[in-house]
Amino acid sequence: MAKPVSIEVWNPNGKYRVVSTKSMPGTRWINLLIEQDCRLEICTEKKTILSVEDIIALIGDKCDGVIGQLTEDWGETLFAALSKAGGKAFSNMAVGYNNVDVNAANKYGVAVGNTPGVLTETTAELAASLSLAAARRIVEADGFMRAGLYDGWLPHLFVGNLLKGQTVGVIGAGRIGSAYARMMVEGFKMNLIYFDLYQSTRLEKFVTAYGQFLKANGEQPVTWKRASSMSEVLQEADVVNSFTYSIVFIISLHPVLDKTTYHLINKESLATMKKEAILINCSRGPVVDEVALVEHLKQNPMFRVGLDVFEDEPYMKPGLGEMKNAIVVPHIASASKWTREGMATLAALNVLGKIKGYPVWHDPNRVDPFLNENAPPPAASPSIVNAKALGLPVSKL
Ligand SMILES: NC(=O)C1=CN([C@@H]2O[C@H](COP(=O)(O)OP(=O)(O)OC[C@H]3O[C@@H](n4cnc5c(N)ncnc54)[C@H](O)[C@@H]3O)[C@@H](O)[C@H]2O)C=CC1
Ligand SMILES: O=C(O)C(=O)CO
Repeated sequence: MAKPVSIEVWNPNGKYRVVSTKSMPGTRWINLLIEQDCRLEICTEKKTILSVEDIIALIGDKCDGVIGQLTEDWGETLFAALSKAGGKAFSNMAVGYNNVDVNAANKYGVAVGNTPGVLTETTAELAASLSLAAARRIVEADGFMRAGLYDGWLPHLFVGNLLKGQTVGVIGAGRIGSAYARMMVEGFKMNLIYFDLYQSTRLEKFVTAYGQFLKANGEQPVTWKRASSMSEVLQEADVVNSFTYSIVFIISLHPVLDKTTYHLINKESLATMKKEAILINCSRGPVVDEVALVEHLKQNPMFRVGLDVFEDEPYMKPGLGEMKNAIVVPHIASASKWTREGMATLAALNVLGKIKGYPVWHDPNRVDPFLNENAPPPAASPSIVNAKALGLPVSKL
């Protein structure tokens, strides 16, 4: 028998039993569930990552839906347990769902939700923060200051790189990659090269229009290029810009994690990058071969990385934590109050929508109506990734 897991209960007499494996920010998500006759049980266990056994204990004998986290292994075992308990809905509180075996969910007829859109700008802003911190060596300089080593201004002290007029490379120009690209192009007047399986026409139009605006104002226009492969992006590092004395080349990773992007950045691809390049990863840790990265950082002290995600979270590969040319933060890219509360709302509404038999929202890229606190949300599940596979109806709104 599984060990019982501690919980907090809201609306004990609610008709539908919904479990959240973690407490989540805000109260709107709680209110939306209890107003719709749900009994909500929130896991209050102290440990950060729940095991499959813990979640099975939470699901129990009767459970209509679960809101879970990206740290959990949602595979065959959990979907079988949820289905046995009568559950028809699961939502990750995350846009990425590489921790979810969608085929297993399909097999048990369980709808799988995620939380797109609400975290796009917040995540892109963290990628931009890491880009600046790496280019200007902010973390190193902060450590130097706190260690009492600063004894006066010096011409060579923490000289970093100017971004203006340089090139930013984006791998995966979806929602977040495109938002990041726009920030770097508009904010710092960087040129753009991107690689994605699909053309990002909106992004291209944006950079073209901004380039025309700069030109009309007598400034150097920004440019864009769609690369035909990732290696074309990495090798663009060889382009020397005559405007500035230093060369910086930032590559930011924003693809989904799947078979095609696992270890996309590895020993071979790192070797093709410029020795002074900056690599940013706010996607998923396994997109980068972290062992190869540590070796590359050791061999190339001017190569810098900004990492929000790690291959074996919560751990770092040996040596990474000691590298001065690495900035590491604990998977906080979506951590703004508005975004985290919005993610909780979308996750709760994904589960509620399925329980109530609502259709699936027609456009997961436009979930704003669900986030308006002054109006009731639409009667739909905001984003169900396996809606098509399960043949779920789509909202006509
Ligand atoms: N660090 C963090 O806290 C966060 C991380 N993420 C990660 O970011 C990812 C992207 O999120 P969104 O932009 O909302 O998703 P999205 O689906 O809008 O964008 C992903 C893009 O990756 C592209 N892609 C897929 N395979 C590729 C390949 N082999 N090479 C190049 N591009 C490829 C897709 O065509 C798509 O345009 C999520 O799946 C998640 O893993 C998302 C939010 C926060
Ligand atoms: O949403 C995601 O995919 C995250 O990584 C956390 O925001």
